Amino acid sequence: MLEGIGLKKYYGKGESLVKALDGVDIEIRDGEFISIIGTSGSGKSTLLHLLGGLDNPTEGKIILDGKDYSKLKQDELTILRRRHIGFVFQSYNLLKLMNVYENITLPVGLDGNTVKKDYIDEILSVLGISDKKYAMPNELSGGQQQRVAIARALASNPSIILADEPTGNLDRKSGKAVMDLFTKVNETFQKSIVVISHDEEVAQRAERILHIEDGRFI
Ligand SMILES: Nc1ncnc2c1ncn2[C@@H]1O[C@H](COP(=O)(O)OP(=O)(O)OP(=O)(O)O)[C@@H](O)[C@H]1O
Repeated sequence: MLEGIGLKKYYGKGESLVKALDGVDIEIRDGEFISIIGTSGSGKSTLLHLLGGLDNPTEGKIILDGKDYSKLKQDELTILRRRHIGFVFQSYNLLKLMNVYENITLPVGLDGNTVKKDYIDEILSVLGISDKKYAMPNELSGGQQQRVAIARALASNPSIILADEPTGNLDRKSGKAVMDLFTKVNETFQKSIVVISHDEEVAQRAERILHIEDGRFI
């Protein structure tokens, strides 16, 4: 469903040239749960940003459900991204002045779609935060805020979730709980999931583990 072919991403020139990605091929199948593991600076975030259409490759192409990103206009890519990809980042990026329900449903509303209340309630229940529906972000623990961020990523019913170090700011127990939820989301909603991590224990939770080093899979 999501494919990256011959991906390269170079920054700078001459002496300061950085080959953040240097020829990566990746194929993510429908409903697959993948982790990408590598040390700091190995190119993990760069790869995730390219796959999510947040940045352009220097070379290579990315195809989501048959659509080649490089053939799309900027607004078409924005719409594709909003409807088909859910992002989860290390920092939860919740809006402080909105409650949990508003945070989760805001992107759906921005896209001009009506919120499917039953689906949102199901997500909240699967993620174990039904009782926090009207809480404000500052009333939640880090782990709970990350669950809200996962719920928000699921709200538009995307086909794939891309998560960049989603457990990076959490203690071990909350990190494990968040990974349990990704497993549950993968099984319950049949979403493809890509989780980036530098932590072997986190990465082990996926069905398939890809190791990246110096911008290449090893
Ligand atoms: N905008 C940029 N300009 C120049 N170099 C960059 C830029 N973004 C990333 N890089 C470089 O590209 C390489 C890969 O960075 P990337 O952020 O993808 O690594 P990472 O594996 O996600 O690291 P971390 O685990 O520390 O987040 C690094 O050497 C980084 O310094």
